[in-house]
Amino acid sequence: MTDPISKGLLPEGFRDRLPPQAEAAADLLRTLLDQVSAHGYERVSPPLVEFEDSLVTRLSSARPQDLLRFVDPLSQRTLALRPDITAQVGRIAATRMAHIARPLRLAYGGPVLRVRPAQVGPQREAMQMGAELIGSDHVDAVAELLGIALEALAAAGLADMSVDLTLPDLVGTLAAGPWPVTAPLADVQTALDGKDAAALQALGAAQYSTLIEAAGPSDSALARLKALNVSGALNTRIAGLERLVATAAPHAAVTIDPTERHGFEYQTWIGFSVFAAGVRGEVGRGGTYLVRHPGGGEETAVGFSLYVDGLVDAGLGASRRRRLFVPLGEAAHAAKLRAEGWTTVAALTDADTPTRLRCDYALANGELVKL
Ligand SMILES: N[C@@H](Cc1c[nH]c[nH+]1)C(=O)O
Repeated sequence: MTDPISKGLLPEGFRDRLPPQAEAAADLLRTLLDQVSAHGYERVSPPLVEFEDSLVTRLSSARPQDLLRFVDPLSQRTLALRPDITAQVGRIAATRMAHIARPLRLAYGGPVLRVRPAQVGPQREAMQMGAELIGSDHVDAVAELLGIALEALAAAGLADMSVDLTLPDLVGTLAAGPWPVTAPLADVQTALDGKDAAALQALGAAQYSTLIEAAGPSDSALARLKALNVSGALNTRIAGLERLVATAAPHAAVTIDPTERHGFEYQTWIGFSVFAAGVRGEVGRGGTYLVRHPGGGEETAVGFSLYVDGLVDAGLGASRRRRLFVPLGEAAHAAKLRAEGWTTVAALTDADTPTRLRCDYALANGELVKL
C-alpha cells in the first residue's frame, strides 16, 4: 500500500489546512471582509468555475495555458477554474449589475487556482479576498482602496508593512509622447524588466534607463521622476504618486518602482503591491484597470486583492480559543458558557479526559476550573 492515493498524498501544489491554521485562515478572511464591508463594499460570490473564454477575455489576467481547464461533460464547452476573482467581479459589474449607479463597490473572498505556482511559493490554490470599485480610476478612488487595504491588514494584526507603487502603462505613455522609440515596445519593456541599461542603449531607447535609476524609496524616486521633466507628460502621474505616498506612509514604508510590471498584467495607470516582514511573497496587490462591457465599451475601475495564506503561514489569525472540557453529566451548564463565548468540548465516555481532548479549562460541578 505505497501508492500515492492510499497514502493520502495530494497533487503537487495543493495542501490541507489542519487545526489551528484552518481556523486562522477563516478568522483572517472574516476580519478582512468585515473591514471592507464597513466601507460600503458589498459582497459578491462568483462561482469557482466559468467558461474559459470569459475568464481570459474580460481582463488579460491569465493566458489560457495558465488556467486549470477541463471539458464539461454536460455542455462540451471548455471550463476553467478561476485564477483571479477580479475578472469575475468585472463581469458581474458589466452585465448583471450594469444598471446599478456608479461607483459600484464590491467585495469578495474565496479560493483561486493557477496551473503554475506563482513566482514565490509552490501552492497552486490560494485564498484571495479583495475589494473593487467600478466606475472610477481617479486618484481619490485609488487612495480609498489603498487606505482600506492597509487598514484591513493592520486590523488583521499585520505589522512592518511596505508598499511598492508602480506605473504599469508608463512606458507606453512615454513612447506615445515625449520619448518615441523605433524598436518594438515589448523589447523596451523586457529590457526594463531586466533593469538592463545596455539593452536599452542597443534598442535606441537610452533615455528609458533613467527610469531604472528612479526606482527606490519614495522621496528619492519622486525627486528623480520630477527631474525627468518630460514636457508635462508625467505631471498627473507624479501628483498621483505623491498623493498615494501620503496615503500609505502612516501604515507602511513606501517605495516606487515606476516600470515594474510583474503581476500587473491588466492594471493601467497605477499599481501597488504590499509586502510585510515575515510574510513570504506579496501580501496583496491592486491598481486601476478597465472593465469591458458586452457592447464593446470600457469602464474604469480600481481594486485590490489580498492573499490570506501568507498571513496564516506567518502565524496571524491563530488566536487560540480556550477549550473547556465538559464532563459526562454536566452538559446542561455548557450551553450558557457557549453563549458567553466559550468553546466547549463534551466527554462522550469515561475515557475522555481534558488532556485527550486538548482542553485548558474544565467544568466541575458547574464551576470553571483552569487546568
Ligand atoms: N486581482 C489582482 C489585483 C487587483 C485587484 N483589482 C485590481 N487589481 C491580483 O490579484 O493580482
